[in-house]
Amino acid sequence: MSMLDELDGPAALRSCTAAELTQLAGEIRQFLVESVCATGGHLGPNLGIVEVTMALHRVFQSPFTPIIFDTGHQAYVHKILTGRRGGFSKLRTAGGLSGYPNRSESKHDLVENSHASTALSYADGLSKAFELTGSDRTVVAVVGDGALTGGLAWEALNNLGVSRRPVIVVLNDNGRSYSPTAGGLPRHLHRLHDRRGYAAVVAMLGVAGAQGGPAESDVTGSIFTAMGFEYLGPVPGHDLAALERALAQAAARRSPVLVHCLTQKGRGYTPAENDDADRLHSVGVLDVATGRPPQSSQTTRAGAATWTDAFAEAMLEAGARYPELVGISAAMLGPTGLQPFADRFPGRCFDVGIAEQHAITSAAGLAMGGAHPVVALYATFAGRAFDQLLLDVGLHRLPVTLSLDRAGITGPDGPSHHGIWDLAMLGNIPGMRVAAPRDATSLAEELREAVADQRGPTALRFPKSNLGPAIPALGHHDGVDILRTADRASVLVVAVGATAVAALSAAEALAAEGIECTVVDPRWVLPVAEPLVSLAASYPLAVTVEDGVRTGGVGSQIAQALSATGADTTLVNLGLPTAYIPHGSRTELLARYGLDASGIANAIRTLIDRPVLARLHSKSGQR
Ligand SMILES: Cc1ncc(C[n+]2csc(CCOP(=O)(O)OP(=O)(O)O)c2C)c(N)n1
Ligand SMILES: CC(=O)[C@@H](O)[C@H](O)COP(=O)(O)O
Ligand SMILES: [Mg+2]
Repeated sequence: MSMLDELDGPAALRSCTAAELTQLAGEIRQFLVESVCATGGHLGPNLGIVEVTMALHRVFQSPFTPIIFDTGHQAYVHKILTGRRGGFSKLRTAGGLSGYPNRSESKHDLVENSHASTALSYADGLSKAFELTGSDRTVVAVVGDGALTGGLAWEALNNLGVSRRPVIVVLNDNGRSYSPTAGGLPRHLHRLHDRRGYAAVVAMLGVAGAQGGPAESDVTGSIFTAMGFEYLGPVPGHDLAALERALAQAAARRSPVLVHCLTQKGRGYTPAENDDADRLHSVGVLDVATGRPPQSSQTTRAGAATWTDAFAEAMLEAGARYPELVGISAAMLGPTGLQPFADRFPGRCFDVGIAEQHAITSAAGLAMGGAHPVVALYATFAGRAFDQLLLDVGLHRLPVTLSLDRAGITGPDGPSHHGIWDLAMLGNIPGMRVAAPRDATSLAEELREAVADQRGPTALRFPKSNLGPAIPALGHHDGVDILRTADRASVLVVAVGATAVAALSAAEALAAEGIECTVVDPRWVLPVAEPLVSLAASYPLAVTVEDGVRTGGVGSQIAQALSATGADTTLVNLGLPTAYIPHGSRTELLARYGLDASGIANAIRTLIDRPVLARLHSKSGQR
């Protein structure tokens, strides 16, 4: 009989026998492998936290005792145990189960933000609220060793350590973010479980645990102890009984406790355990037998390079050309495409941990010392370092280049992963210049131009997708690339970056209906250049297309500049609303917000039919 089928919620866990729990853990792992290989998602992290999550739900009664997952990518087991197994067939699809905790899905879920290093701050605040309202509820926060390299986590530890509040920090230490966790923290953590030999600790825990004795408490002064926590561990993170003993011991303390669990990322699935890159951290559809993309997709994907591949290639070229160029990553050398640069130019690439703020200000220091740093982030994570970009880099006009991958709608990771605020954010940093490449060639060109620019900060932004076709320019207009034009064009379409593909396709469709458009790529999209504004002023209708929020984006900056010219151009900005956009596929979300070819064509068709524009349109026909 399947334990999973019998499980109707976390309470049922508490009446399982040890043998049933072992069977359940195995069934959960099998379900995770089969389901996540079918849909894509975070496989390695969840395979590694099966027993920890089971122990948490056996020892604590969620949601009375809230369990907060840092980053939330490792909450699939939590979702399975809280009645959502049935939703996994639609994991991360529009209207389907979120890949992160989601308050509308379950009373057991609290934090939906997938940005790392926040859980301990939530726990600090929540435990204060409980104290203020006189309820002595415990708060549990689960944080990974990678997330613990984020500065925000240490701000919370600094506050929690001196509190007497019942907060339990469960450190899920698998030694990795994607790759092995960088910095001094893993060295300290390793020392904690190496101080007497891990086997000896397990033996002692096992013996002590068998008689129900206390788990190993700190005898060597961990940093956590020094900050006011009781340190329990290291606890073998796949030994359910040992975990439950440690958690029960922590619960009894009624004060801040850190339980240090040692786990294996990807545990129980050989392709994950053997994946040197990142233990199958975040995967697409896989063949269960091999742990690799299915043969069919491999052939269709053969040669289907991504924007990340193009950036990786461009970095290698720029690295060879500019010896002062260095790379910086926040624990994502692989996902951001910096790994080949790190391999080719050892000593010129730095993984700073999940620490975007430090990455940017450290880059400022590097630039002050004569280097030209390229900080490669996902666009969504750059928001965490806005102050550092504005006042550590921008204020000093330092030559730091930001490479923002996953800019715009990303898709399955949902609202806290769409990289849609970068243009509005960067557009308000004085001296910051932003390029939005339209294809691999322009990415390489614009990266070279950025690295050669010593006047101040620069940024490139590009989407999470396969590369589109190469789009050669038909001509140039003072730094603006002309991609399409026609004698009687009455509409100017300003395509920001990768939207050029959809904009050109829309223009072709409209031309067949007699509506002629000129399509241009500004290349360096912010600050808005005067030649682009004067070009727009010469058309009755100008339409900007950007995969980012409209407010404060490129289109709104063009509108602002255009209004100052007094031109009677009607400017329409196609972009995204200032909203938290749910998860779904990038293709369907772009279509939903009218940023695909038919959406752009429909918008222009509707505008042209407006009486005032129809008059202008016919007038410009005589242009
Ligand atoms: C601020 C921020 N930067 C980067 C990421 C991307 N990211 C997601 S999970 C992850 C690694 C997390 O490592 P860890 O906390 O140890 O959890 P594990 O996957 O090992 O369970 C990273 C870097 C993020 N979610 N948030
Ligand atoms: C949880 C997290 O932030 C990353 O694992 C992210 O989900 C990866 O995104 P990509 O799959 O786009 O690389
Ligand atoms: Mg980890």
